Amino acid sequence: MTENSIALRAQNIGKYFLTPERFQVLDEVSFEVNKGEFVSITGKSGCGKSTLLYILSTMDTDYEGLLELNGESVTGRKQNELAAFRNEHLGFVFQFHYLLPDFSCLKNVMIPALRLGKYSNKEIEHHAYEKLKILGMDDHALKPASKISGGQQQRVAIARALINDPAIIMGDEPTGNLDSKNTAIVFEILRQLAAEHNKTIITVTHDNDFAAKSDRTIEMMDGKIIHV
Ligand SMILES: Nc1ncnc2c1ncn2[C@@H]1O[C@H](COP(=O)(O)OP(=O)(O)OP(=O)(O)O)[C@@H](O)[C@H]1O
Repeated sequence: MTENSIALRAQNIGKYFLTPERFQVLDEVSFEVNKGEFVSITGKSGCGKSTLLYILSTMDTDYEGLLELNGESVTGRKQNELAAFRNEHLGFVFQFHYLLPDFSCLKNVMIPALRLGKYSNKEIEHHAYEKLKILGMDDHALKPASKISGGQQQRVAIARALINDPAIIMGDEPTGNLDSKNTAIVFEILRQLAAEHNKTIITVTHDNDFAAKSDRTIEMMDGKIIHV
């Protein structure tokens, strides 16, 4: 593995809560993810998956160890730097889509780019259409997000995650709220983003079939990695 083929490197990540006694949630978690790889993080409820994803996504900065994303160390950076880093390098897909229901699908996809302020509105609109096209949702671009199905809403949420062209997409139970048909559709979209667009996909999932079909499963137990 060459240095510049690595999308994520976690080194001895540790996290504890004081409840009030010290409760170690993550213990010496180390692993790497290659660029263009589609990885699922699995493990029983309470093993620390969400806590880990929160750290990997740079939202939680209170941890031990070192984290590199896209070849850059992000550990110890200031909140405003991390917010800029996330906007540029990371996309997020959650179990619940968090689309603004009264806004059109197109507008929902545009919002993270409008916040970034790098391109004109016209350019952003064009990019947003392109992303909706990748997700097969361009025909629904002008509909309010509340007027499409749950599976379609999740596809729009993925388009939104793609708008700033992030290298890494992180998903917290991205199919957790979907039926099996839509789960298969969303899985295939994520697989294609990795295989054909060289995006790195890192998802937390309870769905063993979903995990088994991804490129690699990272299995956790009691805050430790037991299989990479
Ligand atoms: N803010 C907190 N304070 C104290 N304990 C916490 C806090 N957040 C999480 N925990 C504990 O840390 C452990 C890991 O939680 P986490 O949510 O990461 O697990 P998980 O594997 O994602 O679970 P699930 O699959 O149910 O979402 C659990 O025992 C949880 O109760």
